[in-house]
Amino acid sequence: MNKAMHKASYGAIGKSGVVTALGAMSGTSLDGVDAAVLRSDGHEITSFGTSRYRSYTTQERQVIAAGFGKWSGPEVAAAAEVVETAHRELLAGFDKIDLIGFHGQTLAHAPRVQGTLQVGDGAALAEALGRPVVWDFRSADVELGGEGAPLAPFFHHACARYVGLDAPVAFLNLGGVGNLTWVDPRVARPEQEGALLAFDTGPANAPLNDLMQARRGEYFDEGGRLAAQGRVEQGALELFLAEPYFARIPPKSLDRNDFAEMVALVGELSDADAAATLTAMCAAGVAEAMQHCPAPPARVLVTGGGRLNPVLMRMLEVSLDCPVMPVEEVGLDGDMLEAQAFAYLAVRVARGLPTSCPGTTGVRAAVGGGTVSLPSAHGG
Ligand SMILES: Nc1ncnc2c1ncn2[C@@H]1O[C@H](COP(=O)(O)OP(=O)(O)OP(=O)(O)O)[C@@H](O)[C@H]1O
Ligand SMILES: CC(=O)N[C@H]1[C@@H]2OC[C@@H](O2)[C@@H](O)[C@@H]1O[C@H](C)C(=O)O
Repeated sequence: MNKAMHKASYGAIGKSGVVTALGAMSGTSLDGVDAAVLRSDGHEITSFGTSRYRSYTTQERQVIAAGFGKWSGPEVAAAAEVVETAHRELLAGFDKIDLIGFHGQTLAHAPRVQGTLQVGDGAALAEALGRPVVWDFRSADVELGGEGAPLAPFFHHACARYVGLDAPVAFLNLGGVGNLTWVDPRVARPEQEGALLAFDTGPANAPLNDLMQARRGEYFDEGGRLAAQGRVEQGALELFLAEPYFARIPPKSLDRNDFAEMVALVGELSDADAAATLTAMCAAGVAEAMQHCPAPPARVLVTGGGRLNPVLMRMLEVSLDCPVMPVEEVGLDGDMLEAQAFAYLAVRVARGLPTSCPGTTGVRAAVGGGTVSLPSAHGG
């Protein structure tokens, strides 16, 4: 915190007023890197800017995936290099940026055991791009007893206020892992009690992607086409829901591969039935999650790639007691919300504002995670 605060006193970013931030996220489903611009003073969102996406090549994906679950060693170093290169290429295409929020790629996440590891060196990126970079967003939260994830909730709170919502809603991100943020936008500050409850719901697309890769050599079940042809195997679904994770009181978080054995639960099923069952598991995890909400949300706003799967969306509509819709319904961009989140969080870190609190990660007290690295040309 001190380090971040001290270094953030550099230039425009340390003062009050609105700054232009560029956020970048490489998510657990390993499709690629999202980058998006946002203008904010660290409290309110002023406006959203341009965004870009850079897909990972098959080979890059393999190198990063080889680092999953590892904390150090040559696979981790190789993954870090791929992540850094991809970000350097993508982020160099933006100009007029005051600071960059760089999440990096999570390789391993076990907050109560070894910690959490996001690879990609933000200091090297600051040097290469000549801009201040905020990075390592999760460590401080974990050190203070938090889960270190999810971190998007403070941004979801700002989004709810930006689009003018006046009743509790839930943001549901369906990437590789699912995460839910219950927000009461009537509470002014995200760290205030009653503003937020957030946690990971369970696996989202990761097991389905793994199945598609293993059985069909495809990256994902586009449009839910395979799942649409299958039947949900109730026995496997029940075994899945018996996992102790679902009964645990939130906040709580997951590593990408915490539910990797789910693919074995559907091992005997046809491709279509297996896809349908894994899709249903994602929806069932969300339905369990809804029971932890402090009050029923007026609606569930879905973000992340899962919102593009009509079979999954239909299952959610059937199993949840409130309307379910993509975040586009309220004017937000479901492809870029996570990248925008790290732009917003970067401004907060630079301004010494908290980025997580007991309701979002279980951290002992509200904390601002993240390190600010300045390019040496700017004097440090
Ligand atoms: N058209 C589509 N039809 C079905 N599924 C899709 C579609 N587009 C994307 N997906 C799914 O969404 C995934 C990508 O989602 P997203 O980009 O939100 O993940 P992520 O940001 O990497 O993950 P996380 O939020 O867990 O870090 C893909 O891997 C795929 O499973
Ligand atoms: C440790 C980690 O990288 N967690 C990711 C992952 O992907 C989705 C879910 O699990 C969420 O907890 C988090 O990402 C989002 C951006 C977050 O921190 O809000």
